[in-house]
Amino acid sequence: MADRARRGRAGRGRGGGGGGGGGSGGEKAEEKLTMDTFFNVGGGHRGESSPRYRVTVIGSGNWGSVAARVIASNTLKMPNFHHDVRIWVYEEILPNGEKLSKTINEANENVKYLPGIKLGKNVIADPDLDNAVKEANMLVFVTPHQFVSGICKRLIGKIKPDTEAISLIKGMEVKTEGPCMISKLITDMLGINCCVLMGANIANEIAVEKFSEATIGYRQNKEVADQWAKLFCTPYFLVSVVQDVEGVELCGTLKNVVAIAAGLVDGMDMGNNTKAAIMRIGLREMRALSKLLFSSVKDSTFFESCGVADLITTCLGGRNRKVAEAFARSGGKRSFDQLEAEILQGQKLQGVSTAKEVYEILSHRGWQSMFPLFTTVHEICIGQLPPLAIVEYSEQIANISSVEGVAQCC
Ligand SMILES: NC(=O)c1ccc[n+]([C@@H]2O[C@H](COP(=O)([O-])OP(=O)(O)OC[C@H]3O[C@@H](n4cnc5c(N)ncnc54)[C@H](O)[C@@H]3O)[C@@H](O)[C@H]2O)c1
Ligand SMILES: O=P(O)(O)OC[C@H](O)CO
Repeated sequence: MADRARRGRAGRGRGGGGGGGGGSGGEKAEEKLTMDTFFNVGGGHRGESSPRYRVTVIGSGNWGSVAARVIASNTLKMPNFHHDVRIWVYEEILPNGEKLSKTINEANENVKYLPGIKLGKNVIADPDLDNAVKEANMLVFVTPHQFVSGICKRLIGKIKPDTEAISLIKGMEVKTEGPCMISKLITDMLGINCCVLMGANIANEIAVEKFSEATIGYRQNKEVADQWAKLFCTPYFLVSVVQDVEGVELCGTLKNVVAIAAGLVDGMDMGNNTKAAIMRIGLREMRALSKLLFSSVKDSTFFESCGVADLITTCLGGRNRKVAEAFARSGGKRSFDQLEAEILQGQKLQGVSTAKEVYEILSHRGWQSMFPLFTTVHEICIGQLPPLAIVEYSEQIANISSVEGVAQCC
């Protein structure tokens, strides 16, 4: 089961508690943070008086902006952290001719991706990626997944050697050798350890401090994961840690495909029972595929915030659901690209490209018939099947997704 970091209502406390486990003989990159860290009231690391840790958030979309706001509210209270949190901005010119980064710094608000919310005076927008990371030793990656590889290429040789990373990105890449989760891509390209944070986290709700939970997945070093949890935890945002980095990341990634299916059902006014059936079937396929890809994935992870809770919130209120609903209402005549641009105004969908990536994995391994929901979503997205296929195929989908079906594979 997950360990909940000591924070929030139940003892938002000091002391590097938690500890134990992990680490010995683990990956080199995971040895970097020690327990004399975040809540060290006495000051800096090993008796130093100046703060040791400096956080940069890479990505300033909807969730990136909220994540920076949450972190910045905490660095102000942590003596061994630099108060300022830099956020790398993919520069854009706003309709008034101003640069987005300049406006964020002047208004203390991301007027394009998170309008109406003050980020905190200690959030500093920086359009220069090299400059944004050069002093940082804690990097939070939170861009749409399709841009990560390009960003990492630009970061090679630019980051400090003792850097720790965490990815909030829901997505994966598919390489010739198979799927590559984003945290692995970051580790491989930059040689740094990377945890993940996923959960039922619709950014706009966390921005107004409505209660939410999240799950951090780590590979070996629990101390590092606990420290990340403390950096993110607030009374309205509770974070648990689990030793299942792939499980957590696959939950966050695959639920976006199920969200597309849920949106299609909404767009055809199929009702709540159908949507619940799609969510059940989707959860089963998420679990089955995750366990086929990584035998280490734990069943218990699917009961954390990153699992069933994220699936529910995404299928009720997410952007993937919303755009898929519009797609179905258009009878499949308008493309996802068109609808994404029109409805999301610059924000990005992850579900359509993830469905394609999942399809590539399934077709490469001959697994399509074992994952009819994932397969059907992709075929609808590319116009090969009509939106109605999501329910026309439901009998087949439900049968194969029963206990006797797909679950047999794991
Ligand atoms: N928004 C949410 O509620 C939410 C919640 C949890 C997780 N996530 C995940 O967080 C990740 C980031 O999503 P988001 O909501 O912060 O972003 P977003 O969809 O709101 O915004 C898109 C971002 O991409 C940037 N961008 C556009 N073109 C780019 C390019 N060529 N190179 C680099 N950046 C470019 C834009 O400037 C903008 O910052 C995604 O993986 C998403 O699934 C989002
Ligand atoms: O709006 P979506 O569909 O990208 O989902 C947002 C988050 O992932 C929900 O946790």
